[in-house]
Amino acid sequence: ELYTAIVDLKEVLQTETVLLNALDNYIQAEQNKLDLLQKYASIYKNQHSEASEDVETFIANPINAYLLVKRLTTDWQNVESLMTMNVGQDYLKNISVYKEHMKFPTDEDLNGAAVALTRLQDTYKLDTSALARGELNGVKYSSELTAADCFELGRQSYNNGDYYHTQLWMREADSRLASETNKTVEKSDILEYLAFSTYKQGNLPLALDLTNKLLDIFPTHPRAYGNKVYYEEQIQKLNNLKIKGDDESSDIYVNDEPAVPKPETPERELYEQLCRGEVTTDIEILSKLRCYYVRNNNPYLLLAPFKIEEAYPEPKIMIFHDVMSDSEIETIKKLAKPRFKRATVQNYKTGELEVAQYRISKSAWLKDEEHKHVKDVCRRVRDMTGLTMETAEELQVVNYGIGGHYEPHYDFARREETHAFKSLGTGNRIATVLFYMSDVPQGGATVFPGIKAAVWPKKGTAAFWYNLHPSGEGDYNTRHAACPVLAGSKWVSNKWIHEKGQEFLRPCGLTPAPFELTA
Ligand SMILES: O=C(O)CCC(=O)C(=O)O
Ligand SMILES: [Fe+2]
Repeated sequence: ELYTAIVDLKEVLQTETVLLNALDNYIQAEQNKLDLLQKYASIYKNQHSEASEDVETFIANPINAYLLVKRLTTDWQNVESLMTMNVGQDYLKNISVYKEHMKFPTDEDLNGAAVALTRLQDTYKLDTSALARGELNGVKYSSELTAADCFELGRQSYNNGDYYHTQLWMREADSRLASETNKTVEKSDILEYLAFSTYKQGNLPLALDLTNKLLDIFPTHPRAYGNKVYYEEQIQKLNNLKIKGDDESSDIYVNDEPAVPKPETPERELYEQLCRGEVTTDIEILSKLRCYYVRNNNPYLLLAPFKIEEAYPEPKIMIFHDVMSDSEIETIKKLAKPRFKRATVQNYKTGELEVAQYRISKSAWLKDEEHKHVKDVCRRVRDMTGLTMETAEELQVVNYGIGGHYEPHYDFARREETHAFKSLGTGNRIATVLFYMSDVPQGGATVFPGIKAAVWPKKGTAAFWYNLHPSGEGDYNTRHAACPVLAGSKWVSNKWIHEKGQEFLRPCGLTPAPFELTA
């Protein structure tokens, strides 16, 4: 699962460096072999043409006769053994050793990376052609995709039963193919996938049309004719559908757009709009928010008070600026990297931890004792919140990979989730402190669909909110999500603060929390 974190992908790049080196060495060895053969060939040719000039005289000479026989016996054996020498074998052996010891992506990674791309495409409404040109929201980041690259994305979507994206990418593959001088994929392959996914999307006439086009360019195609007959029968059955006109000029884009996938829930819609920055907090609410300094009667904060920005009033979401230094961030990343595991979620019913498509990232947990910096961060959270850290969870460090995200969720356990945090014996997650340890060039916001709030990552800042009402009830407006990362690598770490021990620190009822008293 290398695609789930950017740090792992860095290692994959190193793997590639090694492989490319091995490939270079192999090519060199193969080249040397061919050079040697070339040399033999030219020597033999010289001798041969000399002989051919005057065959009689040449053969009559016993030395020449001997040399001729020698050329075709021992010399030729050398040539043959050189020809049969498998130069690649040793290199292949080396490569398989590298594969064992180095990070090497699997087919699952390829699929995960492809799914991530289609997720980005949907969430950020990215244009397929722009994406194929290597552009993300108008910014060109990478090289262009070939027709074969697009085809592969379509094929991955197809294997996942995602016929909507199959269509989008196969169409893109086809349009790219048209302008390629060195064709990277067969048009018939594109047409076959396109036709079948179109059929799966419920557009029989277009599926038939595409299959006919396929038969035009490949009349003996092993499956096309059978499919054609099948589509025709189905159309006959539906009876009321008519085969689309034979618009020759339109190539395979016969007017119809791919049927858009299932309707989104209102929350999903709002979540994506917030991620895209299309929706922001209501202006009346925004106008009441403040920025201020907090010293909290804490002598340490006299010199460097907390710089606080309110992001939402109720539930109060606060942003603390400059609360994690670059060197703390470096330490935390370094400690976490070797321990990264695919982030898990708690199964609603069983309480078991498991991986899920809706949470894609890698994470690790750090204990205070491991490094002064971890402890310092924990103390700072105490100073920021006025809450005790005695019952807080360890520091969780997270890195999001390509399209990495965490769909809308609560950090607290709902009443029915009886398993959650039971073993900890510290009560529910009363509050969350989320540190942003990197800037994110595009995407990656933390959004709260219920209240239309968004916090954009900024290195060194932290977001804070209470997950529970003072009564201990969960605050359902704290439902939040990590938007997919569109460009860059997103690092966060968070401290989940628990209920136990906070009884006198966060007074119940309407009394404000300690940091607000001294604001
Ligand atoms: O990464 C983010 O922006 C939010 C992460 C989050 O909500 C979580 O880990 O519970
Ligand atoms: Fe969360």
